[in-house]
Amino acid sequence: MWQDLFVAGTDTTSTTIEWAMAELLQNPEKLKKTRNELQQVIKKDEEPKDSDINKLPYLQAVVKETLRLHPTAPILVRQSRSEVDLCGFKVPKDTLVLVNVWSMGRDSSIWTDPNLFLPERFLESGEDFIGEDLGFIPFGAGRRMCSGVPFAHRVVHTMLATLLYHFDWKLADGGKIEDMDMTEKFGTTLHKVKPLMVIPVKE
Ligand code: HEM
Repeated sequence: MWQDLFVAGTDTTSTTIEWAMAELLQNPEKLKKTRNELQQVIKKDEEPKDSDINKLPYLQAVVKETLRLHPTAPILVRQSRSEVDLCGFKVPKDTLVLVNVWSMGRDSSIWTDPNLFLPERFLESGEDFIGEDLGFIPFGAGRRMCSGVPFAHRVVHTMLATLLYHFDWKLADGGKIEDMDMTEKFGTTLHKVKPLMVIPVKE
């Protein structure tokens, strides 16, 4: 069981942090907004703590927007236990059903400007990833939904807050942000084809 938790919890969490950093670097005004919020909420000489997360709505919106565009588990797998009628389609018993969470996140019938990184959309809608808003299920939904959500929530937000509160960031190869390669590699986990290589800049 510990091995299962380790496998399910490490790659997903680190990949989400990597995508969030990549999106913020590509969108400098969103990065600035996230850092400003952190600087207002976190007291000088203190480290971001999980009890601060509730006071950081913009950071929470950044994480949601990252998971919408780059859900680390892009495809969910289910098997029908009986024959069902799904939106007019007959699904026979024992059919393997693949739920494409990635394409749901980019569906223009659900999201305005689906390919843009706009954390603000979540400030307005208040949508959450707890499996109730079925257009946005990066942690799955139903009884097999991710059981690590509370832990993932703490780790992703506090890690990002720590990285962004203390430092500004620049690309390690000195390249231009506009030329950053954001290509996704599909697999059990949705990785960046080119891992993000960045250098912290202390202000
Ligand atoms: C950002 C981080 C994470 C994401 C995006 C994520 C996403 C997911 C998804 C999509 C599923 C499948 C849900 C379904 O089929 O409906 C899942 C399952 C699972 N996750 Fe996570 N996860 C994350 C972090 C974690 C962490 C930190 C842990 C544990 C410490 C964890 C433990 C599990 C376990 C045990 C399952 C299997 C649940 C079951 O089959 O009943 N996950 N996760």
